[in-house]
Amino acid sequence: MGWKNLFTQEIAIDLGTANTLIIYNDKVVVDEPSIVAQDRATSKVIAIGRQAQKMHGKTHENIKTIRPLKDGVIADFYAAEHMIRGFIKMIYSGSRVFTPALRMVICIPSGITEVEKRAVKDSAEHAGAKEVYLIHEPMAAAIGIGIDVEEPMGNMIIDIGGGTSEIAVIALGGIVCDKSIRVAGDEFTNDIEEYMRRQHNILIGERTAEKIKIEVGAALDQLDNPPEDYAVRGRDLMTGVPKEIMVTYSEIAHALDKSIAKIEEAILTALEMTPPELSADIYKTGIYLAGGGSMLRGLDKRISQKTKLPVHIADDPLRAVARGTGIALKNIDKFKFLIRD
Ligand SMILES: Nc1ncnc2c1ncn2[C@@H]1O[C@H](COP(=O)(O)OP(=O)(O)OP(=O)(O)O)[C@@H](O)[C@H]1O
Repeated sequence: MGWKNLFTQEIAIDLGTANTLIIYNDKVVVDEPSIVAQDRATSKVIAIGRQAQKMHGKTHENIKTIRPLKDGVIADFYAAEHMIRGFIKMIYSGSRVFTPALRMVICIPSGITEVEKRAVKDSAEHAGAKEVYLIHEPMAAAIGIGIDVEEPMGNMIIDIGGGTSEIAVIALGGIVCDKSIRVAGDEFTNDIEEYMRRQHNILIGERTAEKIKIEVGAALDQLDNPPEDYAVRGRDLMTGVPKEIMVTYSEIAHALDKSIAKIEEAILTALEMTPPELSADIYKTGIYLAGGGSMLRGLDKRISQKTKLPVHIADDPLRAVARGTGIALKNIDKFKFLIRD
């Protein structure tokens, strides 16, 4: 290990609305939900990540759980800073006497404003970063998928995360056109909560709704490999008593239909904005999907039916952006599209 490595360490952060991943020495060393538990009276952060998630929806009046990011951007600066600091500490887990200077690459949604960008940089700097580079999420996803982003070839990437769906056409190391909408996995979860309340008179929490989405969520009401019906437990709105009901994937497909239609609409808009030479490339290569939301059953097929284009889901879609951010970290000098200031 050289002196440079001893005093400066490089990490890549996929700071997401739902999950935060940190890559250090080419490995994912942190993969935790982006959530913080705070003492209401003292504002002290008492838990972060998985530990805080266990408390989510089950807290008493002295504790609150916060998701510091909303729609892909920092909504609570104090909580975000503590969360980043805590996750960075997990890398060293007490094995170091001093904290090294940190060089970080962090990904950001492509539709982010200057103020929102500043908030990410400031949080990282307060958490110990000396040098911060930002990369747009679809670019990171493309790199993580294994696409040569610097080639004179158009590729369409759709990153469906927790807070945002980012649709981008990438060529020659840049984003040629993009469309970012604040409809993604979290909105699907809300739709399910709302549907269960309206349709079945049952009140469920966010964690249960997310579980339903993962176990029986679907984008189409007819699937080739349908999941089994799922038992949902919650509170009966009429009687106030806990109850259990069975839900089918077709019902969930119905509940998610409107949100998925919004994503489809955004994809069509992005395709319309694409310059013709790049359209020709995309016709050949198809569309690449990444992000946890892309794991919804049948979503690739539904997008393919709508666009008449082949759709490919990234390997390990939840980690594609982090992988790409990690590769960007190793190419800081080469990748001109990283944002420095
Ligand atoms: N098997 C699955 N089926 C459907 N959705 C899933 C599945 N697994 C995870 N998700 C959803 O994926 C979303 C998280 O994805 P991801 O980690 O890519 O987002 P993020 O990077 O945190 O968010 P953003 O990019 O918007 O900031 C959550 O809404 C989660 O519920």
